[in-house]
Amino acid sequence: MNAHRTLALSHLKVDSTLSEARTRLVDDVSLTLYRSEVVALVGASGSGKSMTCAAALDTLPPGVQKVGGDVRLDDTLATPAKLRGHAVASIMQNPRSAFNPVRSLNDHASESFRALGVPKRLWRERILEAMTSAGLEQPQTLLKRYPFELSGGMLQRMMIALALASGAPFLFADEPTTDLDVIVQRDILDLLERLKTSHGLGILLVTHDMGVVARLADRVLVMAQGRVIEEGEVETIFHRPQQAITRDLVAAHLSLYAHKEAL
Ligand SMILES: Nc1ncnc2c1ncn2[C@@H]1O[C@H](COP(=O)(O)OP(=O)(O)OP(=O)(O)O)[C@@H](O)[C@H]1O
Repeated sequence: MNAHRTLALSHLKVDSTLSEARTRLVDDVSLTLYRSEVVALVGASGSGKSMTCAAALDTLPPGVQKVGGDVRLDDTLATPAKLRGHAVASIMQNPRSAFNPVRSLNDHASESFRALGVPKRLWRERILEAMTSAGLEQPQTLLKRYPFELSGGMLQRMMIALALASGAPFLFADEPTTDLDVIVQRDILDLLERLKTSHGLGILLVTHDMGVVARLADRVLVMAQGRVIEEGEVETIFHRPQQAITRDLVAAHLSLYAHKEAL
């Protein structure tokens, strides 16, 4: 794993260029992610969470453009090509859509190692070790399987294994448990928490689920209309929210889970 300690997104700005009147989708967003911590980016649907991550990695969709800001690793300016896969791995909401159904898991691992320029002699040991760390049993057998033969939870673990195998010290996790049933959700959140400590991963967790935030996050940034409107330690966000939007997010969570301790 490479040795970077911090990932800093500074003053990111993203515009939609679809109409003549440009619309700002991400407006001056800055955040610093340290190793061995989970920062949650929360906010309503459309508040700009995913666009912030995509702007950092230069994976914005067509019709959307980064118009300002930069990303640094330990204070050194980093290009998106240096970040993607090498320093920052990504996992997404729907693991099934991230895999090609007609290619084996081994093919997927080989392809990602090839893209990262990892010497071939290291591939097998690296992926087997990463799969074991991601809680996948009998990895040798599993590597021969095709994505359609695996459950959503196993595919999410495989996506996490590919992230670990890349050696990237930071992970962008965009709604990583949304499509999974509650038992599998809990297992994946437990796994991410373990990896934060065992692998020193710095995790940027994109979610609108305050239950996931309460379970996993150390710090929280709340976004609305493309801006960060509040940030703080997770306890502060839950117990002393300052902004009305943050209070609403916490209140909605409490109304669903009022019978339990919120945090
Ligand atoms: N391809 C696109 N072209 C133009 N605008 C887009 C495109 N995709 C998303 N947007 C707009 O960008 C804004 C931010 O979207 P983004 O996906 O970052 O929100 P989000 O906070 O991640 O929401 P969600 O929780 O629903 O994923 C929204 O107003 C959305 O409508």
